[in-house]
Amino acid sequence: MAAAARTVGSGVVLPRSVTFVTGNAKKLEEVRAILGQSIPFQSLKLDLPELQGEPEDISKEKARIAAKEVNGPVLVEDTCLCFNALKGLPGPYIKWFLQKISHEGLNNLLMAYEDKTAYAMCIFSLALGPNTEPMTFVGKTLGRIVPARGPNDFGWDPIFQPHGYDQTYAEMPKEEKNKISHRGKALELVKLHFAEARYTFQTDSTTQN
Ligand SMILES: O=c1[nH]c(=O)c2ncn([C@@H]3O[C@H](COP(=O)(O)OP(=O)(O)OP(=O)(O)O)[C@@H](O)[C@H]3O)c2[nH]1
Ligand SMILES: [Mg+2]
Repeated sequence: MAAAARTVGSGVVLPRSVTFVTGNAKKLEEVRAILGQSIPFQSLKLDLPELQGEPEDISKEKARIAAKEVNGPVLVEDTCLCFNALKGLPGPYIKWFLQKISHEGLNNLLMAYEDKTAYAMCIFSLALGPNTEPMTFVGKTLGRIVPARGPNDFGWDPIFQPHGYDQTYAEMPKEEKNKISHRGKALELVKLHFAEARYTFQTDSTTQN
């Protein structure tokens, strides 16, 4: 079945609601909490292949692949943790650094530098269909890298302390993190876009979010 976005009058009609594609259950949990009922979406658990390169290109390419898989409108995101002393690395490769050297190793990477500042960045990409160029929405939160504190249930949350806070992301109540997080900020822009674009959906499929 064709899955192209089309324009009717002044609005864009999408063949169905947007599918948020991720292999990461914790991301999905936060996206659900932040979006609430503001944007109708369903989710699909898929570990998409990822390019090497600049964060925005990685995120956009994930969206292109996801839109082909789903054959419809998709939302994906790619998350980076960037150390200023390392000129933005590990950046999009944080997943592999975390898996291999964990929290202590990430702290040790900065041992030779006085500058422990870092930023968390989320780039959402929205592709309206398999043949549409993705749009991107970027959220950044500044902070610094500290020895791990707090529950260890999501990635590098225990070693990231946002500027202006005494707590790491992991120590904060979830709602507090979502209010100031890289993901929360990027999703505010996604929400704004949906509010302005006023998409309508051809089939009002039941949302699974
Ligand atoms: O402490 C954290 N707080 C966060 O807010 C957060 N967001 C993402 N991550 C982790 O950073 C890497 C990103 O890689 P990533 O964007 O490729 O994600 P992923 O491969 O897990 O999922 P996806 O690509 O299927 O969506 C992965 O290790 C994620 O677990 C976070 N860790
Ligand atoms: Mg990934």
